[in-house]
Amino acid sequence: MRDPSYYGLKTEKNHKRAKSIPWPDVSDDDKDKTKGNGVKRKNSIVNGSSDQSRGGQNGHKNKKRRSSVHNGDTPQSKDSAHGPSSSQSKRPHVNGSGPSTPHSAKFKAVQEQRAQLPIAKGREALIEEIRKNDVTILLGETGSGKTTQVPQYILESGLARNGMIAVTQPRKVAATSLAQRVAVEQNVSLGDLVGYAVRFDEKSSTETRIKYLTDGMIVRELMSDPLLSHYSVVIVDEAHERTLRTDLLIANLKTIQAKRNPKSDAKGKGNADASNPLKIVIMSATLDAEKFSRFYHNAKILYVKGRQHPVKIYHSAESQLDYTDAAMRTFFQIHTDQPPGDVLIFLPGQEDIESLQKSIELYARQLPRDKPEVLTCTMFAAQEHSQNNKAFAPTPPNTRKCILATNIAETSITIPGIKYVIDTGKCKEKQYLARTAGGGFDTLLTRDITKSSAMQRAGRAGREGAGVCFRLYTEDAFNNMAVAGEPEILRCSLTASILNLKCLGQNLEELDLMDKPDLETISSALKTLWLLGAIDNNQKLTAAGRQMALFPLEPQYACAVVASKEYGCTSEVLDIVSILSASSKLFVDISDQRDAVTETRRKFKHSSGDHLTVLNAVRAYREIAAAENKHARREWCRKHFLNERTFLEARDIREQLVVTCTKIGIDVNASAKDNDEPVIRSLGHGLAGNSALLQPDGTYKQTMGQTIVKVHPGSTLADKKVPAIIYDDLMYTNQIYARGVSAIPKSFFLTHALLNQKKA
Ligand SMILES: Nc1ncnc2c1ncn2[C@@H]1O[C@H](COP(=O)(O)OP(=O)(O)OP(=O)(O)O)[C@@H](O)[C@H]1O
Repeated sequence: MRDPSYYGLKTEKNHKRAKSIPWPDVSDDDKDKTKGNGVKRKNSIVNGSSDQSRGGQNGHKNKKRRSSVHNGDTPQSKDSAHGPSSSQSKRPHVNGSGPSTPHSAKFKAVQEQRAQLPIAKGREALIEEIRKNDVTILLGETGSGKTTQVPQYILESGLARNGMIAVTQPRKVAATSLAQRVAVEQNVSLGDLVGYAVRFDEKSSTETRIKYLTDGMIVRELMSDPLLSHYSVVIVDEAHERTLRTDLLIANLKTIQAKRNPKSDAKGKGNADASNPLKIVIMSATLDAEKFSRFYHNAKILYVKGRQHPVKIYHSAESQLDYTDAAMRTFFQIHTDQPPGDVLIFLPGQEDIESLQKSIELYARQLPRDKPEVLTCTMFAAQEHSQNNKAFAPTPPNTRKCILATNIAETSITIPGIKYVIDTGKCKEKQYLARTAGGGFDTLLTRDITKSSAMQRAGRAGREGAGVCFRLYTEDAFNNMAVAGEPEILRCSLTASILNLKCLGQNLEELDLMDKPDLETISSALKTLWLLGAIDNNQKLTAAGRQMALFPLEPQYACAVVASKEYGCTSEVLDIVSILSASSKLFVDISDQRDAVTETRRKFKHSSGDHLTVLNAVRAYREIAAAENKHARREWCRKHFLNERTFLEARDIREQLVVTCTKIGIDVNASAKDNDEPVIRSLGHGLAGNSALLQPDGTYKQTMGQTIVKVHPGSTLADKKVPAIIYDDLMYTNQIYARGVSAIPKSFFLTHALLNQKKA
């Protein structure tokens, strides 16, 4: 490679230093213990916390709890005698992506790879600790094998005799790709022994013993199974991310365990007498382990040292003002000078991703013919699942893949082929603007990442071989980063969570949480729920609120569906809500064809605003879909700047909503035909908190706050003034913009208030 300083990048002084990310390391006497036992420290499992390892203030106190656990080189099969071996429940399945023959080269290679993971040598010791303790905190470097191996070790050890093993993930893409990988390792078809569950998508069966699921899904499962009795072991992975749902899960697991393991002592020692005891494993690469340990009655902390492959890290010599430009230069630097290997670029959001993708594709076309092709892929939350999954497809020959991703690719996942990571050091984070804006809303803000994120991002290289990470920020900037981010529970709207908790008979204020949200955020969520008619004047859940919680939707949209029963327009409301709940936008914006886009969109435009414009597009697509073949349908969508994937995803979502509606007696075929007002009124019940009234000066002021909002220029109502509006959300840039806007009769607010009084 050419001297990196040529591109403004500084090489770390030496390899050792390049790896000197501040991992919690073993303390001196732990090192001695491991040495004394002739065990390579790199691969040992040693219990100790980060504080101990750094000789922190708690070092002395912690030493008391330390009992070193060494890696054993015992054959992996030994444990399987304890319980139902995975092979018992393995059925041979033959399909394209299913298992290979047990003695195939592919299967052998996968098993060899498993055996070489750092965690493999500590398997026996790890299982023994999990057997002894009700709660185990497991810290391990990225790539040590925690997420894929620990569930399999537990399964094969028989520790999960009475139920399934849940492995929770903050993100959909991680849950599904991990399940796929572990199914390959177990040589089973996905959905049998190994399955997954994410919102609007599940692959599991009565055979499933290891289930990867998002933290949101398991929190929903609490509603039908408050003791999570289907699970023997719950593994909370990437706990350091402290998502709102992970925090709610962690709190609930504590109370569930107290009920299911009644005689378990305060130190969390296992209770062999309980009929269906629960084991909890909290895992992360970068975790404030002591905090989790304290929360779970000083639970044991174990540490897996070592990663399979080294990652060399470069920091830029000076800070990069334009991170997308710096990312592009670095990408072509790699492409020109470096050996084969795919590249993963971390960017804050969709806009940066799309603009950089265009630039990279443009420049790649100008490269000399003898250079490998460049293939770009994108990964971001608002993009449809199957599109995100394209990043996992094998790279064609003589091609370098460049994946542009947000932090959805940051943790847990292994993207085959990735050797290089470019980290811009930026991310988008949800922030609840409770005080700033008066009304209170979630918004996404671009900010610097934390050290944990930087380490996770670097960890995406070096999964299959040695990797390289280029940080587009200085080493000083890295050193000054916060260690971890603020828990989501302290910075997000709590409306959906409080509703779900109410269904469990819980009040957020009374929950034993690791960090408590402030009262202002709680009261804002309660106010919204009251407005939706989900709780009464005494903050008790109403019958309508219970129904709303059954839908895997934002409470606002769930409320609109429930309200549509009264107005006899459920069919239309389901059409709209399904589109709004899909992961990608329906209307595609192509900046260099703006005039054509505006012109074409006019065909669907509805005078009342964006919601009925969506409905018009759905109706038009349905007609085309009924009359034309797949190809013609796709072409029609392309011509009309509509995202067909959104239609297809919305169709699946709608099917699920239909099931819930039917369960609670809502007629899904009830239609208002061409009368639009009932549809708007139904939506109005959900979005009453997201409403604003026209002021004499032509601006709109929130009905529930003091904030002045502008109609987003992309809205069909951008150039029209109406007395009152409802909107899907607010976007905060230099102004506060309302998006997804519809006109609503002012008189509606009176009806809404009266209806709410009736419910209360
Ligand atoms: N889908 C996959 N394809 C190929 N190899 C994989 C895949 N998933 C995992 N691996 C291999 O297994 C190793 C361990 O992955 P695993 O996710 O268990 O690590 P981890 O310790 O949980 O790391 P992280 O915290 O980064 O998720 C990877 O480094 C990679 O070598």
